[in-house]
Parts: sequence; C-alpha cells; structure tokens
Amino acid sequence: MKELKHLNKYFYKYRYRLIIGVIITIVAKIFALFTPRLVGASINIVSERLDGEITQQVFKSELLTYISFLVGAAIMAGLFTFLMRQTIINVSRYIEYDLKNEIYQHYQVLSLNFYKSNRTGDLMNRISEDVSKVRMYVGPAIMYTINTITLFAVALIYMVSAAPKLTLYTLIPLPILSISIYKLSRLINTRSTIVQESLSTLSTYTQETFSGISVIKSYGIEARTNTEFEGLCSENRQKQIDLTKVQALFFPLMILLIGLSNLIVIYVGGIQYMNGEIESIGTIAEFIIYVNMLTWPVATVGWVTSLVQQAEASQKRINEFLKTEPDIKNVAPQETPIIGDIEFKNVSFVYPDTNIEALKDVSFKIKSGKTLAILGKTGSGKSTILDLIGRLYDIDKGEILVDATSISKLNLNSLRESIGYVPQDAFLFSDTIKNNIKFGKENATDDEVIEAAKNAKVHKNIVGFSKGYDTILGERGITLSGGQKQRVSIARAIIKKPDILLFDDCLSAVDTETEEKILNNLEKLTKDKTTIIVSHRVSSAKNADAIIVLDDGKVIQTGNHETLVTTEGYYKDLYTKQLSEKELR
Ligand SMILES: Nc1ncnc2c1ncn2[C@@H]1O[C@H](COP(=O)(O)OP(=O)(O)OP(=O)(O)O)[C@@H](O)[C@H]1O
Repeated sequence: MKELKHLNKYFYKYRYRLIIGVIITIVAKIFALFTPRLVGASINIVSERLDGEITQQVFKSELLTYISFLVGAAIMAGLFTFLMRQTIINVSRYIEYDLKNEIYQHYQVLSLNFYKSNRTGDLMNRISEDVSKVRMYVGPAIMYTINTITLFAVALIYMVSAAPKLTLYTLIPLPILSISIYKLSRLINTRSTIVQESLSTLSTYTQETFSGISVIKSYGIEARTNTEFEGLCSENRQKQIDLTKVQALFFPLMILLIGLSNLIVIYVGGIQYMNGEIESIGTIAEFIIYVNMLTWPVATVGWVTSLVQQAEASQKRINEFLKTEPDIKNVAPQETPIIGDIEFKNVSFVYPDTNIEALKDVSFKIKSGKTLAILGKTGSGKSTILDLIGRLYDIDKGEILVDATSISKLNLNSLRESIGYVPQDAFLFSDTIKNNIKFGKENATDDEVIEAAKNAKVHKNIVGFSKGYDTILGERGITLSGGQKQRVSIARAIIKKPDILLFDDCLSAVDTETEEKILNNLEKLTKDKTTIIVSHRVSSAKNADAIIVLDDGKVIQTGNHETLVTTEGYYKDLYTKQLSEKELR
C-alpha cells in the first residue's frame, strides 16, 4: 500500500464527497438488510395462520404491512445504492482525471532524454491503462469494501441474534469462496496482462503498416504483411481463449458455493427447527436470503484484494515517472529579456544515451541581427548545435552564452520563447493548415497567418486547395508534399517573430528557385534577428554574414562566402560541385 499513499492528497481533496458516499453506502445496506427480516416475519405469519394461531383478518393486515415494508425497503435500498455509485464512483472518476492531468503535466516538463529512454507505448500505458487500474482501487475497491463491512456487521448482528449456531454453519463456506475468488482473480489478471501485451503488439504492428503503407505497396509485400498479421492474430486468439477459460470459472464457482451454503442452511436449519432449537420456520427463509446477500460481498473480498494489488503495481509504475526529475532545470524564475547574441565557447557535447561525441571544442560567435550558416557532412553535428541553443540538452564542456550570459542561467521559458525553430523533419499536426501555422502564435490574426505563409512562399499552394487555410492535414500532414510541409513549418516559425530563428536544413525539399525566393523574404524579415541556417547547399549559405563548416563535430572552416570560395577546402569543393550541377540543369 506504500505506493498508493500518493493518492491520499486526492482522497483529502474529495473528503466530503467520500464521507457522504460512505454514509450513503451504509444506509443502502441497512435498507437492503430489512428484506430478510421482513421475509422471515412474513413466512412466520403464514405459518401461524396455518396453525390457526391468528385470525384471517389479522393475517391479512399483518402480511400487507410486511409486504408494504418490503417494497419500501427495496425502493430505499435501490435509491441509496444509486446514490452510492453517484458519489463514490464519481469521486474515482474525478481522481482519475486529476491523476491523468498530473502525469501529463509532468511528462511535459521532462527533458528529451526521458522520451528517448522510454518507449512511447510505455508512456501512453502509464497514463491510460495504469491510471484505470488505480481508479479501480479508488472506486470499486473502496465501495465494495465498505459494502462488505457494513453488510457483514449488520447481517451478523441479525443472524447471531436469530440463530447463533446456524450462523456459524452458514458462514463456513464463505472463506473458501473468498480465497478461491482471490486465486481465480489473480489468474484472470495474469492472463489479461498477457492478452493486453499481445493486443498492444498487434496494434503497434497495424499502426506501423498503415503509416508505412506506401513502402509496403511499392515493395509489393502485402502478402508478407498479411501472413505476419495473421500470425499475430492467431497468437492473440489463443491468449484470449486461455483468458476466457478462467473467466468462465468465475460464476460457476460462485453458484456452486452459494448452493453449498443454501444446502447447509436448509439441512442444519431444518434439523434445528425439528429439534426446537429454532423457534420459527421463517428464520430458515431469512438465512437463505442472508447467504445469498453475503455471497457476492464475500466474493468481492478476493476480487478487491487482487484489485488493490494491481493498483499498487500500477501506481508504482506511475510514481516512477512522477519522481523523475527533468534533466534541464530552470534556475532563473524571473523572465529574462533576450536580445539574441549567441556565443559557443569551446563547447563539447556527448549524447548521453549513445555516447556519441557530437561536438568537439566548438567555438563561434554571432551578433544579434546577423545570420550564421552552418554547413558540413551528414552527422557532423549541425542539428546538435541548434538543439543546444534551445537547451534541449545541457552541455558537458565549454559554455553557451546568449546575450553574454550562460544559457543555463537564463529563464528557460524566456529562452525558448525567443526562439523560432524549424526542424529538419517538419512535423504538422492533424489540424487545419491555419492552426498549424498559428501554433507559433496562438492569437495570430488571419492576416498574420497569410503574411507568414506568403513569406514562406506557400500561400499560393494553400489557396489552391479547395478549403484553403481550413484544409485539414491528415496524420503527419500527409496531404502536403515534402516541400509544402517544410514551408508551412517555416511560416509557423516566422509568424512568431522571434529574436532567434533556427532553420535546420528546412529547404532541402524545396527547389532552388523557391529556395532563393524564401531566402530573399527571410533576409528582409530577419534583419534585426539572429538567424542560423543549417544546410547542405551553398545557395542557402552564401548570403550569410558568417559561415562555419563542421566535420565530425569539429569546426574545420570559418569565414564568409567570399573568403571561403577562395580557400581550398570543403566549402570551395561544395560550391564548385553545386555550381556545375546547376549548370547541368
Ligand atoms: N538525439 C540523439 N541521440 C543520440 N545521438 C544523436 C542524436 N542526434 C544526433 N545524434 C548523433 O550525433 C551526431 C551528430 O548528429 P547531428 O544530427 O547533429 O548531425 P547533422 O550534422 O545535423 O546531420 P544531418 O546533416 O544528417 O542532419 C551523429 O553521429 C548522430 O548519430
């Protein structure tokens, strides 16, 4: 129960509703327990009339009274049972909602490293499956426990006062029932987990094949994927059948044990009645109802125990993540205004998960309002520089300064808000184009959206769609071409009018003519902003105020277009190669 202590703050938050729920549960059970007594009394009246002890008139009026009470008690029990669910189960839903939000908000502050070391499926499971299991503890488990305790307490008082010896005999099979249900529930849970795992493998496989459907079709491997899917499906079917087998035992086991208890009541009760140990025949009827009323709560003791165990395990998994501290800490609570001077001083960086040394002793400086281009072979560390400016990772050696202050000392929000970042793989949400652009500035007007799209040279494409800016993009924006996606992504960054703009090879899928037009627009827009353009093309770099060339994490060339085209090295070679390619076209 150690892990479940985390929920105490929520129990406290909803304490009044919970207390009312507990009172309602107790009242509901007290009303429910009137039934056996009233049935017993009604049968006694019948017996007394048969023995001629009371007149027909007394018999009629008493029976009618009992029946009215029976109906009244049933209605009240029903009403309070309804209210019981409305309070306790509702509280469990409130807590489920709070817990989900708590986990989600915590996920948001965790660093990229956390996301790399944990699988997406695992993150999703903890916020959905695990929270649902915890809810079962908060709601049903607590409700059934109060239910069982109240029923037992009240019923036992009634039963012992009516027939103590018979009570003892009646209760004998109940612990057996409870233990068997507990064992069965554990078996059901183990098998359900296996089924869940197989379902998640199946859905991951299906999702991947749908996302990569164009690759599957172009390679003509539909038949192979069909066979693999069938294999996974048949595995899943077998696991489901195994689960159904144990689930199917649940009710027969209960019926068997209820039957056994009924037999004991009739047999022992009958003998006791004949021996005169029990005064009235109605007591036997009363006990039969008690047995039936107590069976389900007793069964739930086993079930609830396994629910609590599962909830404990789930909460443990949730707590593991909630206790994870973000690697990147904000040490400056005050907002820091950013101008945009950037300096790297002997920066080295090793990716913690792969141990790849992506940057080695990198130094460069860029003044606010200037443009820096970074070129270099693939894997040379260009994107890493951009990630480090946004403090997605903290560095091991050296210093990164923004406005002459180490970025680790700047307010993290201010730093990130001052950056407009266009990633290498443009990620668009399944939403309208307009909202995808507005993502950069939530309160942007339509005119601002259009202006940003015009500057990113994508406006004409957008108005070409029948729904224009309201065109919904499919999953990952599949209705747009690669170049269109990149340009929408650029519009999203420039609408924000940030002080620092980072473009990560984001014109690679755009033809050189459009690239030139976009760069011209950007030149105007970024006049007073710090701009870093990562590219493989000289055309994107040639107008930059400064250019650095990276190779294997090291800066191997620094200068501007004019100086670098006249110096032997990577830049000049690239320039010559790309110039001849252009001439060939
Ligand atoms: N998130 C990451 N985790 C671990 N290693 C990484 C990560 N990102 C990049 N690397 C490694 O760091 C090195 C530099 O990668 P980076 O993405 O900065 O290169 P790049 O110059 O931008 O390459 P490209 O031109 O192909 O985009 C590579 O060896 C890469 O494998």
